[in-house]
Amino acid sequence: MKQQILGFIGAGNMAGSLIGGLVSDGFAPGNIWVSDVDAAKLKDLESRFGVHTSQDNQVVAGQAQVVVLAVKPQTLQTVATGLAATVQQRQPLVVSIAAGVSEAALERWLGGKVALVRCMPNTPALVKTGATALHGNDRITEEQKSQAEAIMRSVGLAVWVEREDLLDAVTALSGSGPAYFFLMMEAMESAAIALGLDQATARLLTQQTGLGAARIAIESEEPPAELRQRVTSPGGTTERAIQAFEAGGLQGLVEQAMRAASARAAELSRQLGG
Ligand SMILES: NC(=O)C1=CN([C@@H]2O[C@H](COP(=O)(O)OP(=O)(O)OC[C@H]3O[C@@H](n4cnc5c(N)ncnc54)[C@H](O)[C@@H]3O)[C@@H](O)[C@H]2O)C=CC1
Ligand SMILES: O=C(O)[C@@H]1CCC=N1
Repeated sequence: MKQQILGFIGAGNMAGSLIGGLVSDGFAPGNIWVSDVDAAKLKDLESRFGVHTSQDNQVVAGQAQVVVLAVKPQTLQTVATGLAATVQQRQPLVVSIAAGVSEAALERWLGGKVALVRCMPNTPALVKTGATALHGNDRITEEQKSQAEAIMRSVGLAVWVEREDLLDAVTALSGSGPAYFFLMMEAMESAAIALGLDQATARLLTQQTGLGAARIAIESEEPPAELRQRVTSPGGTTERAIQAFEAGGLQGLVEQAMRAASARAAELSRQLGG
């Protein structure tokens, strides 16, 4: 993998995070090529990581063994159809990180048979704590599977799902999930201010509590329900708060929200080419 040429089409936030992760994992920047229509984005990645750049997508796709499609979903059809001839001729592994664009649409746009991995990453990839789910079509080899996984693992956790449609559930969970935690943090911070704390203190304590809870959950063998019980002294303060959450139907509300997100992911896939 480390000897191969890796090409990124699109030099935005996610591409920058993935390249940063790969370079800090020891992937040679000289083996990374990036294209974008925006020269400033390319200059930035060139100066931060020492990668090669071009404003021509063909230059990148024309030499990479692995091509990562990192443009916005709405731009992907134009970009992919523009690369079809090169991809059909060279048959690289194509990795798409675009939300809501199906493997069928990608294959169609790329002119037919292609080894393809579709991923759903999330924004914590920016700080190397991303969570990505991957799904590959039946044309990928074991080596290509490892290559795609290594790219996504360079910025966090990477797991495979067995069916492509499960990426809609993943989108509702880890793709959109950071926003749910931020919403909870917003609500906790506001409530703390209402209880008399100043904003800076409320924010700091909220942030550290989120970090601490996430670390315990990751490092412990116990399920979240058990960890919650440990905070909840009988007849104490947490119990009262949990009773209020339950009375407000928090669990049902979370399920409703995630079903809505998953349905929207499926709808977007249909709108973006089926
Ligand atoms: N940001 C997020 O939370 C997540 C993003 N993704 C996916 O990652 C992909 C990239 O997202 P971001 O990096 O956030 O977007 P971004 O907007 O930062 O980057 C996209 C880049 O594509 C470039 N571009 C536009 N047209 C182009 C063309 N014809 N040829 C080459 N480059 C072109 C733009 O100049 C821009 O630099 C999207 O498909 C998105 O669905 C997936 C999960 C989470
Ligand atoms: O909100 C969205 O549609 C995208 C997909 C997952 C995170 N952001």
